[in-house]
Amino acid sequence: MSAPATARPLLEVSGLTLRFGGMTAVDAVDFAVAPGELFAIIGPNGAGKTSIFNCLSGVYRPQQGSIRFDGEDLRGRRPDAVARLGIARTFQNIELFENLTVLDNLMLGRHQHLDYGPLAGLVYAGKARRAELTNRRVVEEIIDFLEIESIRRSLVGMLPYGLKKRVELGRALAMEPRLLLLDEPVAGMNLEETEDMARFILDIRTELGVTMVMVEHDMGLVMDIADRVLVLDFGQRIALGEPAGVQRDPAVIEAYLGAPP
Ligand SMILES: Nc1ncnc2c1ncn2[C@@H]1O[C@H](COP(=O)(O)OP(=O)(O)OP(=O)(O)O)[C@@H](O)[C@H]1O
Repeated sequence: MSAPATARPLLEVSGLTLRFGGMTAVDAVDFAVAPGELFAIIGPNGAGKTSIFNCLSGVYRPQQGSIRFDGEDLRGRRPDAVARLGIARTFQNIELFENLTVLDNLMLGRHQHLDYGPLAGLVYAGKARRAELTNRRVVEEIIDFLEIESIRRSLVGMLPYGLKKRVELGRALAMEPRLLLLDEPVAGMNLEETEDMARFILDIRTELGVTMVMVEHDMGLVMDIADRVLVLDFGQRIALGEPAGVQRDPAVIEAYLGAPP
């Protein structure tokens, strides 16, 4: 189900350009994501997908263009400031604390919500305690939602890959984001793990109402679950639309299969 076209976009990217020396990784790219939408970015290797994610999350500073999130300009904001605005992300290579439990990793995901420092926490013990209880409640809801009760006390380093990816998703959800950036959420997963992850992504949208932008190479997954797809090639937008139309687009076919002989 597509989000209504009339809704004001939650994310608006226009003329986004990122260069590394003389190489243009992202070339004047425009797109907008509506509230509640599940938006995918695809393209061959080196097309600029991760570079766009890094611009959105404040890791890279684009030379040109604008990124607006709920009307706020994201340019020049550092990753922690972007996160505080309500944008969470998962990574291609899982970034969790392997020597901590699942529960502790999720609690660390709540740190964006702490509104007191460690010293203030001593002085305002009541406030700190209330915040801790809220954090705990949110984390318990996420554990329940992602069906990971049985591993809550397990060390992340001991978990199979598919479950680690699920815990990483949980860590991002612990921030209660308004926008979730998923960087290759099913990379390296087997079929069963991919199906589980697809179900959780769809549930995040319908049950939690979180808007998502997903970079993914698994074309079957993208075509199955995305509302709209942006296709990049050599940093440029070559198509944007609903999965069925994008799949038939000659420019997209050519980008993936190479120019016809
Ligand atoms: N830090 C960097 N320094 C120099 N060039 C970079 C840097 N990061 C990315 N690039 C280049 O920018 C282009 C786009 O890379 P990017 O990683 O965004 O592509 P991608 O679509 O995510 O690729 P993949 O599917 O392989 O992850 C590539 O040519 C890449 O080599």
